[in-house]
Amino acid sequence: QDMATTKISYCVDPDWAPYESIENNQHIGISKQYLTLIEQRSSLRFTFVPTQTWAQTLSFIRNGKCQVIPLLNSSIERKQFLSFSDAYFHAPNALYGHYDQVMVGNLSSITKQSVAVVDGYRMHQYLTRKFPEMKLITVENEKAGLIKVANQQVDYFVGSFYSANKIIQQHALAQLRIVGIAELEDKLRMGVAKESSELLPYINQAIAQLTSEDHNKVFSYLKMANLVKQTNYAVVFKTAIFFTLLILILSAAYIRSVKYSKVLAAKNQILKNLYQQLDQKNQELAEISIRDPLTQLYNRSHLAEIIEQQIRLKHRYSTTACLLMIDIDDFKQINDNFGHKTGDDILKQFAKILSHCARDSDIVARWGGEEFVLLCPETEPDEAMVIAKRFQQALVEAHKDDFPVVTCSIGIAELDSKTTAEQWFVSADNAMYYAKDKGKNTVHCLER
Ligand SMILES: Nc1nc2c(ncn2[C@@H]2O[C@H](COP(=O)(O)OP(=O)(O)OP(=O)(O)O)[C@@H](O)[C@H]2O)c(=O)[nH]1
Repeated sequence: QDMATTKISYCVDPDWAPYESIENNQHIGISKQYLTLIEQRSSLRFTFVPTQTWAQTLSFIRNGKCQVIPLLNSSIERKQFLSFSDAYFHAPNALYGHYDQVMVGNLSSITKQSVAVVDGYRMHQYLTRKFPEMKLITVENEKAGLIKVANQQVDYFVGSFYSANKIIQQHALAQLRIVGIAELEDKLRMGVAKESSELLPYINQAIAQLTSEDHNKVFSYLKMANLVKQTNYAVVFKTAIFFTLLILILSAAYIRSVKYSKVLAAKNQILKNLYQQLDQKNQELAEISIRDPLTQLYNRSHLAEIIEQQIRLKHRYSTTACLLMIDIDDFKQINDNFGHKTGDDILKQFAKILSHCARDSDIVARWGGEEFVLLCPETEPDEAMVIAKRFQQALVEAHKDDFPVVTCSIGIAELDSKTTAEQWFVSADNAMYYAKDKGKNTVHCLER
């Protein structure tokens, strides 16, 4: 036989972790580690044939669907259809009991108590033979036996140390502990189907090639395998669902809050705009309340306030000021000749010219009807006279087709330290009437 092309098909126990098991259709465990090492050391090449159960594995090897089982105990019964290689992995068997049980040490110490053992395992045959008095309870597999002990349905379970430990770890059977060592040790070997027994020398040769370093590698894998917790898919699934739901709820809340804050921002903007409009309207209102609607000059009430202010200033700083009372001459006639509408336009024009002639610091107001007032702060009567004359001149110059000759009479009163607002106004009004009396289109300054 050409060793370079020796292909060997094999089946394993699908549920015997950590010795061997099948996960996602892949063979894993101690036997997998050894097969890999053997392939490195020899020209044997192993092809895995998956099975569903241990019984199926046994039937496959009997029917020639696979040639080798890589890791199992030899027994008289098995020797009927398998040839066994040299043992290459030794594993102790242990006695497991409930935490409440006393330590028993070894199998011989058990007298009355019940012992669970996996049906058909070599240990079962061994116990039946060696301890015929023992109260044996056969179980389907190691897990079933350990659970029976955990539930205190049997006193002990005896089974393979590594696999039992793995089950205890996987199923968190914290109430169990090792209470003794079973003297029968697992000497695990490869089982070769009788029909392929010609392979046996090559397999033994390959096993002999394994170094102590190789065995150590497998032991370190065993430690790793024990450390790595079996994934509990039910927990993972529940956790995933929980976090997915949590994320969905948080996202929904976030989206809602974003939407809500957008709506809020929009509403705030509307409110801000309304406030701005309101503020503007209030300003307009405030402006309207102090303005004459026709000429847009200050109205009578605002002028009264300013006159009061001017008097307070006079009392405090002894400032000078002049009040000019201006009355359009014969305005009735203008109204009669050109109509009330034109009369209004002339009043507007008149106000414009007066504002033009006034200085920035002067206050121009419409007293009512065709009467206007010019308040000139920091102004001596002779300066006020110049302003009045300049205005009369401007009126003449403003004469055009749409603006008839308009004249006015102006009375000037200087602010006296003792005068009240009313007296000051009356003085200016008197001066204006004096100017009218003098024949209109004149200026009269009241002598103090
Ligand atoms: N178009 C217009 N006319 C007004 C307004 N207010 C008052 N008048 C008119 O102005 C005229 C003022 O007439 P009077 O008080 O007799 O005085 P006058 O005709 O100017 O005569 P003198 O004051 O003596 O020069 C009245 O006919 C009022 O109806 C206004 O807002 N618009």
